[in-house]
Amino acid sequence: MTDPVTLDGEGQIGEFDEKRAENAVRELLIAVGEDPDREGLRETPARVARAYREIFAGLWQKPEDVLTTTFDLGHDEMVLVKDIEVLSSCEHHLVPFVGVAHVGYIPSVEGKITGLSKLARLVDVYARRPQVQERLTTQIADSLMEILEPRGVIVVVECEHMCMSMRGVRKVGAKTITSAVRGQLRDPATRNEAMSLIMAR
Ligand SMILES: Nc1nc2c(ncn2[C@@H]2O[C@H](COP(=O)(O)OP(=O)(O)OP(=O)(O)O)[C@@H](O)[C@H]2O)c(=O)[nH]1
Ligand SMILES: [Zn+2]
Repeated sequence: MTDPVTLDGEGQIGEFDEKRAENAVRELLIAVGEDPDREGLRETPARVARAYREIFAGLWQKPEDVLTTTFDLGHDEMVLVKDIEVLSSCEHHLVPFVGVAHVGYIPSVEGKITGLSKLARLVDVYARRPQVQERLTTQIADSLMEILEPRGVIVVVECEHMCMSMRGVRKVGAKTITSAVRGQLRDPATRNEAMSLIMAR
């Protein structure tokens, strides 16, 4: 297990306490009027605890753990990976929000680039935490800027929030789109080029 990650000055995250998570799920089942000792539910608290260890695994990862492979290819044009699956959890309701992320950057003058899969891994580092979509989007952009030192970054995230469909306002299909744009990608022409590539189906 790696060291706990500090999240935006919100403090140290403690070690994942599987027993505590298990007890909490058992309590929740009792609170909703279920019998956690009936046969079908007997293993559920332990299963849910293991599931949350996986769902929130990003709390134990840092972006530099995944943006490991960098090459100096001298490529100084835009690199864009579209439609990266996002499976995250709304920090307000602890239900999923799901969709896609599009991540693009213009490499540094030296042409420092990373492996394409690493961009998808980076999305997972931040998605696998209790999140809001805006923070997910800016964390991906800011960590790329910091580690690859590119000339520009664009991140667009499109998600459906289960807290808006399975409960509450109950609007199935509403999509939230967030973006974070840094450096040269803020220039209107470059930004438009990136956006037209992102929107093209
Ligand atoms: N900005 C933002 N809001 C989010 C995100 N995920 C969930 N929310 C919103 O967080 C808000 C929480 O509002 P509250 O009024 O405290 O909670 P609530 O009573 O459950 O709200 P309703 O969902 O309207 O029933 C809701 O409006 C959610 O839609 C997100 O990623 N970004
Ligand atoms: Zn929510």
